[in-house]
Amino acid sequence: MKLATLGPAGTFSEVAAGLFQPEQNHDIQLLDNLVSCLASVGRECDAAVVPIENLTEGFVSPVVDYLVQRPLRIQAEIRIPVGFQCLSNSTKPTQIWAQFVAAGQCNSYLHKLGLPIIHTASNAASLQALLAAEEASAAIVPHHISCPETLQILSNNIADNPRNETRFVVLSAASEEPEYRKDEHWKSSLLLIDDNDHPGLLVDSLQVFAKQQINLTSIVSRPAGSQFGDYHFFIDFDGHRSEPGVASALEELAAMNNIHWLGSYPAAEIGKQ
Ligand SMILES: O=C(O)C(=O)C[C@]1(C(=O)O)C=C[C@@H](O)C=C1
Repeated sequence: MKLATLGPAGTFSEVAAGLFQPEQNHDIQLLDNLVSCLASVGRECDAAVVPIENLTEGFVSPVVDYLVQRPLRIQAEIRIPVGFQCLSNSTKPTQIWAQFVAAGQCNSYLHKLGLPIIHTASNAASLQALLAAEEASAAIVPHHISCPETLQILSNNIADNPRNETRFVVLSAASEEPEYRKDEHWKSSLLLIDDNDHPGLLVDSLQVFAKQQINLTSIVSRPAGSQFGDYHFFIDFDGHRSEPGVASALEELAAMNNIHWLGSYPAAEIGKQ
């Protein structure tokens, strides 16, 4: 299978992609940005492995927003620990490269450093920019990358949260879902599309889950972009769609709202698929 993920080599996304069905030796394609990874699904690639949520920074908005436009199917989730170091080509850098999500996970370090931040599309791109730099510069780089000889480590363990972790999803265009095994812990995800705003839209929908004793694991709103006050909701919950409580909840929800079904998949443990 051809798996698209965020490159260049060295990203956390590449680490996560390597943990998906490692015995099957998938062909991992490293692309320049998250939207290219998502857009390649069902075209040049069979699936994409993309970050969806970070323990401290929350949801990765370009991924959630893409799913509103094109509801791909979640086949699996992968959780990995995420740590950072600051590398530099000088003891007195004047600027720092940081990936846009990573910067939000190293806020207090960046604040103390007080340097102008140049955002990049990936952590490996930050390192590449530093390696090519002529001016005194620094970059936030994943902890698993060894410091190249021409650089020095300015600081280690710079993430705000020492237990920092990111959750990735494997997305495909296929409608099949992983085979249901009763004794596993399953999760499911859907998008509630706000195209019929009315009082009680959210509370009525949440009550459907409560009535069936379904535990929600996350709920995040994204602006619909039409007018202030219109939001889509990305909802994760425990359970598989073939379980009777989940099946009735989905039926009831679909009768009330426009739902994009995103799939049922085994809940991940950290560092394993
Ligand atoms: O740049 C990388 O290394 C990535 O894989 C992307 C990404 C993300 O966008 O969330 C993945 C994990 C970390 O949360 C920081 C960056």
